[in-house]
Amino acid sequence: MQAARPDHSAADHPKLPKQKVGVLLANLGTPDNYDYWSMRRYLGEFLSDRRVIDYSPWLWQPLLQLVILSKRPFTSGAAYKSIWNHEADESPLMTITKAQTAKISQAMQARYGDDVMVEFCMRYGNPSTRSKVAAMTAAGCTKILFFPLYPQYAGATSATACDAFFAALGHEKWQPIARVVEPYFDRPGYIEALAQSVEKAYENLARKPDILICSYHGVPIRYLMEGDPYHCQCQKTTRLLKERLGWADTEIMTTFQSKFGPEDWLQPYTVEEVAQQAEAGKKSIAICAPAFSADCIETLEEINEEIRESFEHAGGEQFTYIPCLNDDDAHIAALSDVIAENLQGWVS
Ligand SMILES: C=CC1=C(C)c2cc3[nH]c(cc4nc(cc5[nH]c(cc1n2)c(C)c5CCC(=O)O)C(CCC(=O)O)=C4C)c(C)c3C=C
Ligand SMILES: [Fe+2]
Ligand SMILES: [Fe+2]
Repeated sequence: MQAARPDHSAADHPKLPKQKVGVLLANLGTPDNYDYWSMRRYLGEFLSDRRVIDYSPWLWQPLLQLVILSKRPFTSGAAYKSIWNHEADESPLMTITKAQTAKISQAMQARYGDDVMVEFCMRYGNPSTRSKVAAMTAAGCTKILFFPLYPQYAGATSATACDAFFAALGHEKWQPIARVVEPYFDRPGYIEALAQSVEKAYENLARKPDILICSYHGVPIRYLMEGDPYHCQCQKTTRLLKERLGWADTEIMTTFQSKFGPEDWLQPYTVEEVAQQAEAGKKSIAICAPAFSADCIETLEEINEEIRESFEHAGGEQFTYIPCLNDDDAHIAALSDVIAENLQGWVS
């Protein structure tokens, strides 16, 4: 007698969810907590990324594991503690990224109904890029639009986020078709949102600042010399903002912050420049941080505490920190437009 042939088209066929398009927002990552081990895990993963620190691992890893990770988790942990969202028990970057995701998800629901799902992932820490790609694939996403939430491209941010995304795709049996959103620093909607945030902050000030400092996260100068376009995209962001505001060259400038390690980084350094401005008589300044799509340790602690202190110590009188675009409506609208443009041909 012949054995019954398995019929894969019927009862024993795996159940497949309805096919969808996924939008995966990606940010840098943040520690789960500010205690020593949480900080060490996060910084260890971050600073072992060769897109971030490109020294030979033979030299770098002993220095990182034995020296840097024995001290920095304490100092960084204290800085995170000072800005922590105790109510939600998470860092501000996490809270804001969740709020952005919820609002973008609503905007996509309004445009496309249930055909599009929106999630976020982090390059370091949780939720990992791999876990989110796996979850979206399991939920039926056969196409994924990956969106690194950095207006300007840098190898140390956008590229490493994409590396993690492509590696995650490599684990999927039914690999989703992928698209990646390009840097959006020159998009009119982003520049408009930035300009509106400056105008709104200025409206509330009794005294107009003498200068607006656009402070970008730095990278080593060597990375620029080796071909990373980040510096040029930062300079162009400031120029486009200046043109939109209709300001003179003397009313706005570009600086770089967050220097790490012994090499020279992009200059001028924000922390030094604000002191020089105060000494030169510019006693009222405003600072915005156009490289960050969400407020984080680098803006809330470094700019609004350390850099403010440098300015005031040098005789500065009025220091105005203009928050990142976060989940502002104009920002969400700009990001949603970029997403919609990149979804063309996938959904309608
Ligand atoms: C906005 C773009 C960013 C670039 C470019 C970037 C390059 C870069 N960063 C480091 C080292 C550190 N960065 C740290 C924090 C941090 N960096 C960014 C963004 C960029 N980094 C963000 C959004 C954050 C904040 C994350 C948060 O949880 O709030 C830190 C950790 C902070 C600390 O412990 O002091 C380090 C270290 C390098 C070396 C680099 C380029 C080579
Ligand atoms: Fe950084
Ligand atoms: Fe440049």
